[in-house]
Amino acid sequence: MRITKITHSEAPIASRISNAVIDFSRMTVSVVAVHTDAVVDGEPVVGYGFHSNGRYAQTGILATRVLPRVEEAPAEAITDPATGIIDPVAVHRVAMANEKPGGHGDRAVAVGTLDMAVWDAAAKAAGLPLFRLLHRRFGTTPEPETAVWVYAAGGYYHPDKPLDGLRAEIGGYLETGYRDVKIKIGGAPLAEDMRRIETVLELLPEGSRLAVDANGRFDLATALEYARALSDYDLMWYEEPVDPLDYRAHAVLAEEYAGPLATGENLFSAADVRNLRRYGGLRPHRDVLQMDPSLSYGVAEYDAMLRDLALGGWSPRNCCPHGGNQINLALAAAYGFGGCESYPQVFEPFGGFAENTPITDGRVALPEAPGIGIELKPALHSMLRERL
Ligand SMILES: O=C([O-])CC(=O)C(=O)O
Ligand SMILES: [Mg+2]
Repeated sequence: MRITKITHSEAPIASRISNAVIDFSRMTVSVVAVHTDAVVDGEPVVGYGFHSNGRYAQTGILATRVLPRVEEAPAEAITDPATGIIDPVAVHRVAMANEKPGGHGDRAVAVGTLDMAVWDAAAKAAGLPLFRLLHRRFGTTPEPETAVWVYAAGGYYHPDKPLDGLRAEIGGYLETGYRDVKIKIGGAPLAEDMRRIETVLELLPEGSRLAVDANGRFDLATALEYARALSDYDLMWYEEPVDPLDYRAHAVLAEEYAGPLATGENLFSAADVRNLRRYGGLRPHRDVLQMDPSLSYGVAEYDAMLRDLALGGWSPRNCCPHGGNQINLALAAAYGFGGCESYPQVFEPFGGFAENTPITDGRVALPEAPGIGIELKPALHSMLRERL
C-alpha cells in the first residue's frame, strides 16, 4: 500500500456563536485526504481527516512541513511490514522529523489532522472499523466497547438566543436521546450565568446532568468566586475554569471546589499532560481529562499521554475527549474512556456521529463500517469529497 498523494484544503465552520473567550465568526478548519493505491471493493482507499473546532486551519504548516515529509518518505519507512498497510504511528514519526520539543500549538493541530486521515485509510485498507483496529493495537481490555456515553455540548452565547433559545436547544438534545448536556459560562456576568444554569436545570429530568465550560477565561479569584456559586448545584463538571497551562491555579481550585473539574482540551502534548498530572492537583477519583487527539498530534501522542497519566493513578475512564469527532468516539471505545463529547447542533457538518447510530439513553453505538465512519455522515463526506 502506497500513499499516492495527499490533498488538503480549508473549510468554513463559522457561526454566530461565542464562548467566554472567542466568537466563531471567522473559524476555519483544515481538511486532509490521504489517497492511496490500495483498492477495496473496487474503490481506491482514501482516508479523511479534519480537526476539532476552536483552532484555525493549518494550511501553512501542512503545506510546507508536515505533508512534504510524508510524501517524500520511502514507502518502507511508513508501511507495516507484517501487513503491507500504512502504519500511522510511523507516519506520525516521519511527520515530526526535524521538529524541536516544546511549543505545542498549531503544529500539533496540523499533525493531528493528517493523523486522522492516515488512521482512516489504514482501517479501511484493513477492512476494520477504526475502533477495532485501535483496540488491536492499543487496547488493554479483552474487547472494545461497542457503545459509548456521550453528552451534548452547546449552550453557546448567541446574540439572538437568550433564555428561550437556550431552552429550545437543550430540549432538542433531550429529545434526540442525550441525557447529559453542557453549556458555556464566563461570557456574561455571574448572575446572568446563574440564570442560564437554572434555566437548564429546570428542564433536565431526574438523572440528567449539566456541565459548565468557562473556556479558560477566569483568573483564579474569579474562578473561585464561580466555584462558590456553582457549589450550590450538583454539576457534572466545571470545565476549564482557568488558563489551561496554569497548573498551580488548578491545584488551588481542586482544594476549594468539591465537585468534578474538567480540563485538557488545550493541552497538546504528552509533556503538557505530564505537567498537569504533576502540578495540577487534580483528583483521579473525580476529575475529567479532555485532551483531543486531532488537536494534539493524533493517536500516538494520545497513547503517550495515557501511559504518563497511568503513573499518577489515572485511568482511561477519566478521559472524555473534547471535539465531538468520530475518531474520538473510536478511541473511547478502543481504550474504554469514560465518554466522548458530541456537538449535535453546532459545528455542522462536523458535529454529531453516524446517521445510522442514534443516541439512545445518552449512549451511541460504534458503526461497524471500515474506517472512522465519515461515509456514514453524508453531508460531511460529500463536503470532503468536493474539497479534496
Ligand atoms: O467552545 C469551544 O471552543 C469548544 C469547547 O470548549 C468544548 O467543546 O468544550
Ligand atoms: Mg471546553
